[in-house]
Amino acid sequence: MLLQDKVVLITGGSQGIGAGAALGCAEHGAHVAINYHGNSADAEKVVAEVRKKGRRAIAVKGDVADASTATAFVKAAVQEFGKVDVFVSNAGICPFHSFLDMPQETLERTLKVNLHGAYYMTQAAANQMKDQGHGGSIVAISSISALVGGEYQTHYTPTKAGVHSLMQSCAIALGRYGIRCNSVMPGTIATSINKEDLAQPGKREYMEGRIPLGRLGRPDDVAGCVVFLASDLARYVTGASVLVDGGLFVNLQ
Ligand SMILES: NC(=O)C1=CN([C@@H]2O[C@H](COP(=O)(O)OP(=O)(O)OC[C@H]3O[C@@H](n4cnc5c(N)ncnc54)[C@H](OP(=O)(O)O)[C@@H]3O)[C@@H](O)[C@H]2O)C=CC1
Ligand SMILES: C[C@H](O)[C@@H]1OC(=O)[C@H](O)[C@@H]1O
Repeated sequence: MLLQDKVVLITGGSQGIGAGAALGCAEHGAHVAINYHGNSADAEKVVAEVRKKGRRAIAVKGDVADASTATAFVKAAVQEFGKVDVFVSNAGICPFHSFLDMPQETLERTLKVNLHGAYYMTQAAANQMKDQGHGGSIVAISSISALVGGEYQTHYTPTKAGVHSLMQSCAIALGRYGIRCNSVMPGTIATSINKEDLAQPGKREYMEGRIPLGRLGRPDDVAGCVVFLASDLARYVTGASVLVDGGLFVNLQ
């Protein structure tokens, strides 16, 4: 048990990587608060699964693009559990679109959810950890896309580079409080964010062929790394990033 009785907050915890992280943390003994945007049914399923593991859980609805969601989420978690030990900034969107005709509203919404949302949430969680006075761990779900481009992701990849950079700067700003900040960079993980993209003829097979481990990732592949960075095993790790991509990044030819 790497997170026994720790309180873990996760944005975008109703499905995909966030849900995987919630279950992974619960399996290691944590109580979990998840934020989600609109999918109450799936959020409640995650809460039920965590409770089945004998851990406590709550789900709090809110749009991370709105700064007030961050303080409300942290407040709700503290009311329920009394503290925040770990914060996982995960909520994100990737509406695939070509560059030359990118709608302004798609660009702005992606920046607001992925980058502003991560900023507000990290700030709210960090203030709570600082006030508690016993440190903490912040893990942001960045992406392999922080390091490489995507033709239909020109609005998205800068947000993932931004989230990675946010963790590096926060590692410096928060180190004096014993708060560690790291990012996880998943490769292609099969979730609803890329269901349509991977359904294009040949796309899934092409991606699988590029991955040395021979398969797309699953949310629980990412959860293991989140648990490690959240835990005391990573007590001297801050400002770091870990690729969880089956080897995709290093596979040039
Ligand atoms: N899948 C992949 O290949 C990769 C994903 N990532 C990153 O992982 C993160 C999670 O993605 P993934 O699990 O794949 O995506 P999913 O679409 O499966 O899940 C997205 C989650 O984010 C929530 N969410 C979306 N918008 C908001 C918002 N405005 N406010 C609050 N919550 C929101 C959703 O809530 P609801 O269900 O209520 O809509 C859902 O819980 C993202 O940051 C993504 O960039 C990084 C690398 C690879
Ligand atoms: C949504 C994409 O399939 C996924 O998102 C990322 O961040 C990865 O780089 C993949 O492109």
